[in-house]
Formats: sequence, structure tokens, C-alpha cells
Amino acid sequence: MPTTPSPPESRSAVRTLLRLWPYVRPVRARLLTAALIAILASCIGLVIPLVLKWMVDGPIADRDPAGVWLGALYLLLLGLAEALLFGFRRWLVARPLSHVEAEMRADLYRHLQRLPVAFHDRWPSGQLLSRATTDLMLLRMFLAFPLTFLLVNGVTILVGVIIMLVQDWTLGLVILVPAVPVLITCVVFEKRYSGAARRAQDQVGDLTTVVEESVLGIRIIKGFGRHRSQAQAFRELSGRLRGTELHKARLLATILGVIVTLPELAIGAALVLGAVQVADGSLSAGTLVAFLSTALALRWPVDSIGFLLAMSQEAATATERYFEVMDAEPESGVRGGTSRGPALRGAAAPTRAAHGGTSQALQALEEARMPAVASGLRFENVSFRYPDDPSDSLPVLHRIDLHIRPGESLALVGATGSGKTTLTALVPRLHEVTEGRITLNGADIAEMSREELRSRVAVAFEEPTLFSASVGENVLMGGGTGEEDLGRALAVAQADFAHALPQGVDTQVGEQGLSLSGGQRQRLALARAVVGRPDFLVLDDPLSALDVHTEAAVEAALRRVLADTTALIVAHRPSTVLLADRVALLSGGRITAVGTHHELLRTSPEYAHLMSGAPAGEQEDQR
Ligand SMILES: Nc1ncnc2c1ncn2[C@@H]1O[C@H](COP(=O)(O)OP(=O)(O)OP(=O)(O)O)[C@@H](O)[C@H]1O
Repeated sequence: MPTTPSPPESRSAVRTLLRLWPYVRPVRARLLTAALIAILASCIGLVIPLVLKWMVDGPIADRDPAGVWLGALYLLLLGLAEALLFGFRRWLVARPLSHVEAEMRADLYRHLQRLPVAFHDRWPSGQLLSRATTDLMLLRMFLAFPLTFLLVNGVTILVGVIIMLVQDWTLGLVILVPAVPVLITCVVFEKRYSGAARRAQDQVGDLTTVVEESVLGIRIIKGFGRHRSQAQAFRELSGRLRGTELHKARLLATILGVIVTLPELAIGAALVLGAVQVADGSLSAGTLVAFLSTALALRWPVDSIGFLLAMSQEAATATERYFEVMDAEPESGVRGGTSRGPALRGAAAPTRAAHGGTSQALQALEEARMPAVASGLRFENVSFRYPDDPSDSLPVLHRIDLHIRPGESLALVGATGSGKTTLTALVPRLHEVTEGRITLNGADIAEMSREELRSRVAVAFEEPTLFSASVGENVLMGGGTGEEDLGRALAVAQADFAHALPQGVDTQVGEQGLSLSGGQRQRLALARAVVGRPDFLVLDDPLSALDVHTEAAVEAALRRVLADTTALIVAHRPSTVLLADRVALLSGGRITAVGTHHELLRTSPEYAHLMSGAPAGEQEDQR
């Protein structure tokens, strides 16, 4: 399973959360207004104890029922105002924050589409899914709640403490005693909780990956009776996640224990002291009631700090995980200036002549007569190493020189693992060459925009991928404009079965096209490759799942299409090779022979062996 890069060792939660500013900026006015409204509502809550004081020392002491009723009316109005203001705050933030979440998700999705294939090879899909769902939900909740309430509760506590100190400063100091241990606990908690939150969110990603793999691989799991071992793997991961969540709960329980108990003890102490002072006559009963009501009104703002800090830590972790993906470099666009490696032009391909025998020498001579700006598809001194391969390892492809003339189709043959798929992936720039360059009609593909490159080059892979869309939509993804192109492409790929589906070409194919057979999917993928009438066609063994009769029919139709298309076709079977005008043999990361099928059968024992259908065990891993 691919693994994600490990998270940074330490980070400041505030600095991490500040990265959300570009998304929050457009809604800052609403958030600020909502926070001010919440502060106002909270402060109204703090006026209630003062009304109580007035009632106890005034109308209640004077036994004045009208005054008591008036006080009750004030309390009711204050309570109503507080509730209405809190409701208004929620209304103010709900819509803009769901917009922020949607924007961030859209940006993440857009970025994922632009990240290179090498990134997707490295990152487990579950990690990306969990970032796009759970993490973004945590961020929305943070913006809606802890962000505002850390501020609101902070201001409320400050105002409340000032009111208490004004009522009676000695009792106020008693209430303030637990502040220091509570603050220390918060700092310690923040550090510990941040580690646990990161672990838990990463484990959610791992769990998502396992669920996704199990669902996509359900046929293999059932076919090999692996459901028990798969369930075991799932249980282990979910057990680990449960352990981390319990650890988080224990940390939260500890901080809540401290945050709730110490202030409660302080309130208890203040109550005893206050009662003694009232008995002494040095404090009015109303002041004590107001003091204690204020202290009790501050209970929720203080108690909630634990939750708010925990949610903020989770949001900081979610932000960190979100930006880990967003910070990954997208595919490079147009490479300006000179090419990366030395460009060999015309016949300047000494390695090929040395490796390829007479047929290549002939080709080199022939190319020497061609104009300097060679047309067709040309690999010039191309080397390639996968980004994660150690730099001292042998490159997968080494100094490849290959020229496919305009309108020519060239079959690429080689033992399994020799690098054929890798070579074909370089043409649409799914991977970037490490050295050298590839040209289309003389133009370096690295200097073309991706849109231009992909409008000129079409690809079909051995493993055909279809999307949850109609058959027609899947095919027309390759270009083409309508019914006519679609019908022609389906005919070339011998995919006329599409017309016989329940809703014809409008029939929806299930996820990954699994409702179709392997051969049907391959033919639709081939139709997708040819529908846009590309100048260049790259086919990675696209007929492997077809029976011989269908293959022959596809080949006959393809031959007509290929008449004016420059094509590179990975082939394993002689029947596919015969589609092509010439064949190149890839061995040990190099092109070791180029010629017609019959030439290579005569001159290359390795080629003859590969085409003979004999077990190719000894041909593998020649690099
Ligand atoms: N994403 C990747 N990261 C690192 N190495 C890779 C990656 N994909 C393929 N390789 C390695 O590159 C080499 C060439 O693989 P490639 O798929 O190009 O071979 P192939 O000739 O197409 O094989 P086959 O005929 O079996 O499809 C192999 O050794 C493979 O292990």
C-alpha cells in the first residue's frame, strides 16, 4: 500500500489555522458580525445577575410584588434577547460557511486533477478521500463554532471577572485562584492532543483506504475466499483507531476534570466566604446572589474551553492535512527555453546503430536524408527513472532513440516489465522524461500546453477505465463532437454491442464500467482513443481481452484508421504486431532492434523467442 509522507514534527496550531485566511476572507464581515452579536448576547447574559441583585436588595427586601414582577419581566426580556441574538448569529454563519467548505473541496478536487500521476502512485486514495470529506467537515465546524466561541467566551470570562471583582474584590480573587493551574493544563493538553488528533485523522484515512480497496476488489476477495483475512485487517485498523480515539477521550476527560473541578471548588469557597460576610453584615444578600449568579453564568464559557481547544486542534490537524495535498506541486505546464537533455537530431543516434544491427543502421541513413525538423513522433535520447526510485538505480528507460514517421504505426515489443507501459506514458506526459526529449512533428512535447498535447495524442491502456456515465459520454471523452463521430469510433473498435444495450449508447455503465465484460470495456476505451481522430495514437496492448475473431475485425478497422495516424502500439501477440508497419524491441531499458516483423524474426533471437509464445521466464527482468 502506498504511504503518505509523514507529517511535520511540530507546528503551531495558530499559524496552521491562519492558512485558512484566503478562504475565510470573503466571509470575514459576516463572521465578525456574528462574533460581535455572540459577544453582545453573552454580555446580556451577564446583566441577568445584576437584575437579580437589584431584585433581591430592592423589591424582595421591600416586599414589593409589583417590583418583583417588573424584575421578572426584565429577566424574561433579557433571556429572549440573548436567545434571539444567538439564533441570529447561527443564521448569519451557516450559509457562508457551507460555501467556504464547498470552495475548499472544489479547490482540492481541482488540484487533485492537476497533480502528476507520480503523486497519485504515492498517496493512498483513502487518505485523499478522508481529507476531502472528514477534514473539511471538521474545518467548517471549527469556523462555525470554536473560532467564534474561543473569542466570545474569552470576552465573556473577562467581563464576568471584572463584574465579580467590582461586586466584591476578595471573593473575585478567590474565584481567580484556579486560573493559573487551568492555564498550565490547557497548554499541556494542547500539545498532547495535537499528536493524538493527527494520529486519529491519519488512521481514518488508512481505514478509508482499506474499505475502498475491499469494495473495488470484492471479486478477488470473494474469489480467493479472503473475506476473513480482509475483515481481520479491517478490525486491526479500526481497533487502532478506537485506541487513539479513547486516548483522545482520556485527554479530554483529564482537562475537563481540571477545568470543571477547580472553578467549582473556587465557587464553593466563595459561597462559604460570601455567606459568612452576609452573616457579618459586611455584604448585602443581593450582592452575594449577583456574585454567585455571575460565577455560575461563567461556568459554561469556562467548561467549554476544553472542547473548544480540542476542536481547534482537530481543525489545525485538518488544515495541515488539507494543505499537504494543496502544497504538492501540480504537473509542470509548458517548459520554456531549452530541453532538458541533449537533443539528437536526424541520424545522430549512434547508440541505436550500435544496438540495432543493420535495420537500424538503414533507418539512421534514411533519417539522415530527412529535413532537420523531423515529423512524426520522435524519442530523442530519452531516459526515465520513476521519481521514487533511488537516484543510483538503473533507469527504467535508458537513452531511447526512436522515430515513428508520420502515418506510420510502430509496435513496441518487449518482455514483461521491460518498460513498454512506461515508455507509452511519456508521450501524453503522464510522467516527465528524466532526460532527453520527445517531439511531435518536430515540436517538443514539454513546450506544448497540456491541452494542445492531449488534443493531438490519444491513449488507450490495457486496463480500460470507464466512468459512471453513459457509454456515449465515456467514448466522447476522447474528443469528437456527436452521433456521427461516436458511431464511427464504435464501428472501428467493433463496439457495436453498445447499440444493443437497453438504452443504446445512452445506457449508463456502472462504477468503473464493471457492468460490462473486460473485452467490451477494452473496445469502448479503444473507441474513446480513436473518436477524436488524433494525429498520434498511443495504444498499450489494447486488444488483449478480445477473442481472435473480434481482434481480427478490430485490427482490420484500425488499419484503416491508422493509415493517416502516427501510432505507437504496445503488443504482445504476433496478431497485434502485424497491425504495425514496423516493430521496435525494448530490452534492458533500451531499444535493441527496429525493423519489420519478418526482419526481426530473422535477426533478433530475443524477438523471435518473444513471438514464439514459448515461456518467457528467462526474458524477464533483463534490466
Ligand atoms: N509507478 C511506478 N513506480 C516505480 N516503478 C514502477 C512504476 N510503474 C512501473 N514501475 C517499474 O518499471 C518497470 C517497467 O514497468 P512497465 O509497466 O513499464 O513494464 P511493461 O513492459 O509495460 O510490463 P508489462 O508487459 O508486464 O505490462 C518495472 O520494473 C516496474 O516495476
